[in-house]
Amino acid sequence: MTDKALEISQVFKKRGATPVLQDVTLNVATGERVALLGHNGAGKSTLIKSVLGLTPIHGGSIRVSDAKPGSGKARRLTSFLPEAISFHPALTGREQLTLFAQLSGEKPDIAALLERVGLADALDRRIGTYSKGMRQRLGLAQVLLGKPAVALLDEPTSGLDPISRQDLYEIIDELAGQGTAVLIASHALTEVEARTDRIAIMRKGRVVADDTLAGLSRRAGLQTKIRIRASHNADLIARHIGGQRINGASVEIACDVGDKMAALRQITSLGGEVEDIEITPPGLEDLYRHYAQEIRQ
Ligand SMILES: Nc1ncnc2c1ncn2[C@@H]1O[C@H](COP(=O)(O)OP(=O)(O)OP(=O)(O)O)[C@@H](O)[C@H]1O
Repeated sequence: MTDKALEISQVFKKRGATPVLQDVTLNVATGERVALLGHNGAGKSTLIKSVLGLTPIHGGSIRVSDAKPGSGKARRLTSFLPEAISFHPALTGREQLTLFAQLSGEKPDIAALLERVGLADALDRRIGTYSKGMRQRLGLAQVLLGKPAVALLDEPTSGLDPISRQDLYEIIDELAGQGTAVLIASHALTEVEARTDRIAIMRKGRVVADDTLAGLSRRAGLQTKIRIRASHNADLIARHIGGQRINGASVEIACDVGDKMAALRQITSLGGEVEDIEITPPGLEDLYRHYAQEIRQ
């Protein structure tokens, strides 16, 4: 046994003569939340479909808790939330989940499950009357139902309001907390930046980065921005520290991670001339731009 609930090793796949996945290696450990990022057409959905056993791969291997994708065991251990989830509109939420439970052989407390995803009031309403966010919550209830080893979520928050997004990530955290390995394909960078443990970035069918946010930052060597607000005279600060005047009262400098403390010492040596400082390390948007453009093929 391994604690890697999902193991993707050197996967190769082509469509016709065109490679769409090349040398893709990506592991997700038990209880880990990994974001899968990439431009349109980078191969995220193809990778997810390969893990689900819905499309064949032409090299490498994929294992879901040591089981082959598409096998009975892998199907039992995997849950999937597609981006545009649809259910039978004539069924109620309770009926739909009961049906899923029967199919999977589980006997969960359906009402408790629907309450957990915030659908207690809509339990006996037809799904045809649900909003997109409510359907997405029902989809998440279906993911929770099987206590999966691996959950694959494709753009889980697309079209959701900010509160629903937050609720959804709380449920994802709970899923991971109970030991599910969660892979989230997303374009919502600021969300996944705060809510995942590791970030994998795909570009043209390859994984071009796979690390924690801190690891990606270190390797990218992107600069930290320091904005200094002057008490009286921004020109004086610019003369001493260098950098760029950004408005009447502030100066901004950019420095490498290793030079940050020296820069801060220099700034504090100006004493009362400095009213405030604001430090902004590179965010996921900067890192994504860096890695998604770094390797040109
Ligand atoms: N059914 C298909 N037939 C032929 N080519 C396909 C098919 N599905 C995807 N592709 C191609 O495979 C490549 C990867 O597509 P994929 O849908 O996996 O990307 P993605 O990263 O999920 O993109 P998006 O963010 O737009 O959903 C693209 O070049 C796409 O054109």
